[in-house]
Amino acid sequence: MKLGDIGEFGFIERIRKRAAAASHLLLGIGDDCAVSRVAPGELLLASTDLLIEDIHFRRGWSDMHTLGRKSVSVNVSDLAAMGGRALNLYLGLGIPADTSVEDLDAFANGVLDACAAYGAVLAGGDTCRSPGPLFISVTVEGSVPEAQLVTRAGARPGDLLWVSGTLGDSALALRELLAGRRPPALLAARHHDPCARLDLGRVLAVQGLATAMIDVSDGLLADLGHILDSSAVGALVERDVLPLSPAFRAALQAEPALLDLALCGGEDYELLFTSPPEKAAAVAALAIEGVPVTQIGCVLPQDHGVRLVDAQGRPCAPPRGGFDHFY
Ligand SMILES: Nc1ncnc2c1ncn2[C@@H]1O[C@H](COP(=O)(O)OP(=O)(O)O)[C@@H](O)[C@H]1O
Ligand SMILES: Cc1ncc(C[n+]2csc(CCOP(=O)(O)OP(=O)(O)O)c2C)c(N)n1
Ligand SMILES: [Mg+2]
Repeated sequence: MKLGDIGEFGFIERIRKRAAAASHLLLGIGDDCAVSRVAPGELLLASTDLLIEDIHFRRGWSDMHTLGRKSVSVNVSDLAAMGGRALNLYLGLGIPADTSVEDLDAFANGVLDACAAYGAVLAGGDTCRSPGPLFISVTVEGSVPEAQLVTRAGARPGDLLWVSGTLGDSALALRELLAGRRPPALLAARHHDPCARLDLGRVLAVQGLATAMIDVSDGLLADLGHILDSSAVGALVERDVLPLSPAFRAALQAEPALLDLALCGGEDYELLFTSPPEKAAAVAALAIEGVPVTQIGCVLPQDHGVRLVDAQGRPCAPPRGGFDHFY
C-alpha cells in the first residue's frame, strides 16, 4: 500500500491509535498542542535532533523498525545526559511519496516500542511530503527534580572522568558499511540500535554522583571539549584505558590506527561524566544492566587543555576531529 492510498490524515490516525496514554499527558495526538502536567518541583527538559537520509542513515542498511528505535534513542540520550526521565516525544516526518505504508508502520512501531522502553509517550508531531530524502525530526521532553539537574558546566579540577559502555563500536560498524562490507553483528547493533543510558543517567543524578555530563554523539574528544568549555577546565585522558568491546579489540589488533574511532568516531551514545574522587567507589559500583562505567582520566585546570597520554603517561597527539556536519 502506498501513502497516497491512505493520505496524511490516514497515516496520522494509524499512529494515533497505537500511541500509549500516560497520566501526565492530558491531551496528546489530535489537538493543536499536546498538554502535559509536570510534577511539582520538577524542571522541564526538552531536546530535538534531526535524522536525514544519507546523512544519518541509509535505507538499505537497517530495517525501518530499527530506524524508528534509533530515532528515539539518540534523542532520549540527551535527556539521560542531564539526569532526566522521559515524558513526551514528538515525531516530525518528511516522507517521500513512494514510501510504503508497511515501511511506515514498521518505523512507527519502532518509535513506539522505544518510547515504551524509555517510559515516554508519543504526544504529537508533524507529517509532510518530502521531494527527496526521508527526514526524521524527533523532539523529546523530560523532567528532572531541580536539585538533581546535571549540566555540562559543573566539572572541577580534581574530579575523575568516567565513560559508560564501550567506545568506537558504532564508528567501526559505519566504516565497514561505507566500505561495502557487513560489520560483525555486535558492532552493527551498536550503530543501528544504540541504547540511551537513561537509567544510568538517573542513578548518577539521584545519587548526586556526577558534577558534569554529556552524551557522546560526535566523538569522545569532541564531546569532552564541550564539558571543558562549559566548565572552564582542562582534562587528562588515558588512551590505553578506554573501554573497548571484544569485537572492537579484535579489529584493533589487525589495525592499531582504529583507536582513533574510539576517540573521535561518534554515535557512541554513551555517557561521559565527571565525579568527585571521593565518590569513585560509588560510581565504579554502578554497572547497570551489564553496562560498565570506566574511569578514563581526570579533570585539570583550564590552562592544561586536553592531554592525551599513553600507559606510561607519555603525551600522544590527539587525532583531529570529531563529527561536524559542515567540516
Ligand atoms: N538550528 C538551531 N537553532 C537553535 N538551537 C540550536 C540549533 N542547532 C543546535 N542548537 C542548539 O545548540 C546546542 C548544541 O547542539 P548539538 O551539538 O546538536 O547538541 P547535542 O549533541 O546534544 O544534540 C544545543 O543546545 C541545541 O539545542
Ligand atoms: C550514511 C551515514 N553517514 C555518516 C554517518 C555518521 N554520522 C552521521 S551524524 C553523526 C554524528 C551524530 O549526529 P548529530 O546530528 O551531530 O547529532 P547530535 O550531536 O546533534 O546529537 C555521525 C557520526 C551515518 N550515521 N550515516
Ligand atoms: Mg543535536
